[in-house]
Amino acid sequence: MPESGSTAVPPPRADAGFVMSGVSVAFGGLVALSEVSLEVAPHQVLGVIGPNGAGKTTLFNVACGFVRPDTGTLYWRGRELRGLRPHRLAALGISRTLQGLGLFDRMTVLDNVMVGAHRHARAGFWSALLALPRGGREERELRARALAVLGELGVADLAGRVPTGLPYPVRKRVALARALVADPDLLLLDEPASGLSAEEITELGGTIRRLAGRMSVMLVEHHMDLVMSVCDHIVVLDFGRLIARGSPDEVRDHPAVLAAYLGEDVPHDTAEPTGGSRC
Ligand SMILES: Nc1ncnc2c1ncn2[C@@H]1O[C@H](COP(=O)(O)OP(=O)(O)OP(=O)(O)O)[C@@H](O)[C@H]1O
Repeated sequence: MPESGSTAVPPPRADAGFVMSGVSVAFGGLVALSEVSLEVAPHQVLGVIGPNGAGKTTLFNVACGFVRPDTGTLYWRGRELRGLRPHRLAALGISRTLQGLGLFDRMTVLDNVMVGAHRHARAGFWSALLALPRGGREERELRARALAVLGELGVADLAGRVPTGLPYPVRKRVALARALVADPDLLLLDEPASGLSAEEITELGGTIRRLAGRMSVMLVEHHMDLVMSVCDHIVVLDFGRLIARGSPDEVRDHPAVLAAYLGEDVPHDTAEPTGGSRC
């Protein structure tokens, strides 16, 4: 059911997914997040939406360990995540994609993806990163897995190319492949639809739903049609507060959500061939 307000939740069960409880962040005097609590349940796609400046990116950065909350607790599978740092995510079975894709321009697409696999193969990570001589079964398995993920996303034929010069939507797929090759249990996606055409967004929606069969997904996204079509559950932020949560249908018609969005212009991005509504 939709509900307003946000209160800390008790420590979750061991079979829970990713939980943020009572998270607050202030930048100087500006409160970016205020007592926000949410859960990404196993195999659930959780959408995080809200008008510009609502706190979505800050929330994402807390989940990734880029921003340390002033108050609040993160849990993963019932265990508290203390002092989460981005480099610890992979070992925890958590992967993320960022708006700035962070691909290495001088490495091939395949090597970029292999770098993401260090949860499984630390040696592979370093050899890929440092371009050291390769060999061995582990390296071959890693390469095969990277190619398989690239294939799943329809870009295996570009494995030998470098990202520079590839179209942005293709580079986004490579960045997603890099997040997936570690076989995460939780995938954090920051605006995956930005810069994609309507057709590509539809395809992305299918990919996200397919991924939910084997992992949980937290989707921070502006693109309303995508959020409404792929999310099992949605939380809505406004001025750093969680103002509503529920199914897509519940959230769509929630008065507080309507008020939050009607309070600002809805930008229609004419520079990009995006389909549907943005917010
Ligand atoms: N590093 C920072 N220093 C100071 N203020 C910040 C910082 N990061 C975010 N803010 C402020 O915190 C608030 C929340 O910002 P945030 O980027 O999390 O919102 P958002 O929902 O992602 O917005 P948008 O949809 O426009 O990207 C905003 O008022 C923003 O200006």
